[in-house]
Amino acid sequence: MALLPVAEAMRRILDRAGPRDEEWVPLAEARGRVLSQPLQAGRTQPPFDASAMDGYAVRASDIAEVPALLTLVGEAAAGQRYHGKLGAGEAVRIFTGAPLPEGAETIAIQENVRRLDGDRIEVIESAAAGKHIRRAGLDFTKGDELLAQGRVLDAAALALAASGNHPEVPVYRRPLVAVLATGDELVPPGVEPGPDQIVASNTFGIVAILKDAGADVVDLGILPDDKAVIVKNLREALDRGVDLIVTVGGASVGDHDLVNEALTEAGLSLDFWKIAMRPGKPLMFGTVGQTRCIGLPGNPVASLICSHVFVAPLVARLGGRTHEPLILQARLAADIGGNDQRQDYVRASLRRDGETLLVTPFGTQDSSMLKFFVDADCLLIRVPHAPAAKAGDPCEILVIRR
Ligand SMILES: Nc1nc2c(c(=O)[nH]1)N[C@H]1C(S)=C(S)[C@@H](COP(=O)(O)OP(=O)(O)OC[C@H]3O[C@@H](n4cnc5c(N)ncnc54)[C@H](O)[C@@H]3O)O[C@H]1N2
Ligand code: MOO
Repeated sequence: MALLPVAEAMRRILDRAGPRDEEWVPLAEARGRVLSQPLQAGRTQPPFDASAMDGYAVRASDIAEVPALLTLVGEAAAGQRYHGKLGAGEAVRIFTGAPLPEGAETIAIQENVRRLDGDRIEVIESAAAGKHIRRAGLDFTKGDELLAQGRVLDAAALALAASGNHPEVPVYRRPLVAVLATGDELVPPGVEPGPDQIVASNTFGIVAILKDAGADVVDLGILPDDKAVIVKNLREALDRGVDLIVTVGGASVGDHDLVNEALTEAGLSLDFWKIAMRPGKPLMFGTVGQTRCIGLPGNPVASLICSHVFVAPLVARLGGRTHEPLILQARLAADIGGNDQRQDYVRASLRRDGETLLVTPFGTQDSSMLKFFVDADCLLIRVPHAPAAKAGDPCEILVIRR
């Protein structure tokens, strides 16, 4: 039977995936969230003409010829303006951020001024009108769009939102994702496995990928290979209204691989099962109402690669992000054989040689081996039936580690 191509699987998984709800969150808790509406400036910044330097506010004509002797009449600091009006031959001591006194036209920076006795100063270098002055609204004016809908609130965006006087911001609700592992052989880390058991590892990596993509995660733990138990947990997740259920393991065709049947019994309609991908062939995808379900293969590396390739972009979309996987053009650092009908994601290391990215595929690609995977910077993408390629040939990579 022909397996579903990776691109078609991706298209179906991402079909109509978008954010569902918005909520208002305090700015202090908004890091990494995605704006659900454009944000307008609630004020003008700076709200007044302000000095950009420490020095003396003066009339430009008074210091056109230097040295110029002026009389100090007062002081303006950030937060405390000078209330008088500056007259001819007068100067106001001024500090960075202070409102420009009425009548002042330029700033003589303090490095260019000598303090004389009493209230006299001598300006030794002239400054044109407007020099060292930040005009009102230089940064933005009340009502300006500061941040676009869909903007991820990073450091700069958070600071700008604050400056625009927004104590709270409207953001998309984070997608809620339930994760469950299946397998009688699994025990959690810290528990001594029985003679035929192993320690479950996959969900720790998958949860990290989910959170990096912006999800809130409910970890339902390890379930036995018992269809009724799996169905019960799937139903509970559906009742919670989760946006996505990620199952791990039990996706293949063995007698103990029950996830497919369990999903159907829990009411999900299966969109596809098995794709032309290595690792990741037994990938499953289904939906019920607004909830999607991705059934990941149990082999540790397969589960993580499928999470990078499919789950992360889906979660990003559900959270209102435009997730663009980092796919780059590179060159092979070693020869590689021809490919079969499955699109291959080959674990590889990456190094830079001048302008060129050089990719070295690992010799071992068994999808159970996490220790090698830790060293993978990227996945070399080999399309189905790709011919053998030589060192130096161009290739395409998905970067998974920076
Ligand atoms: N006759 C066939 N057999 C298999 C096929 C196939 O097409 N025909 N596909 C193979 C491929 S490819 C994969 S990948 C695996 C995936 O199988 P399952 O999704 O059913 O995974 P399990 O059998 O549950 O587990 C596989 C392997 O991974 C270990 N595992 C499972 N969960 C975890 C976990 N949470 N943490 C750590 N390790 C886990 C499990 O113990 C097994 O060793 O099927 C092939 N078979
Ligand atoms: O998904 Mo499997 O990893 O090809 O072994």
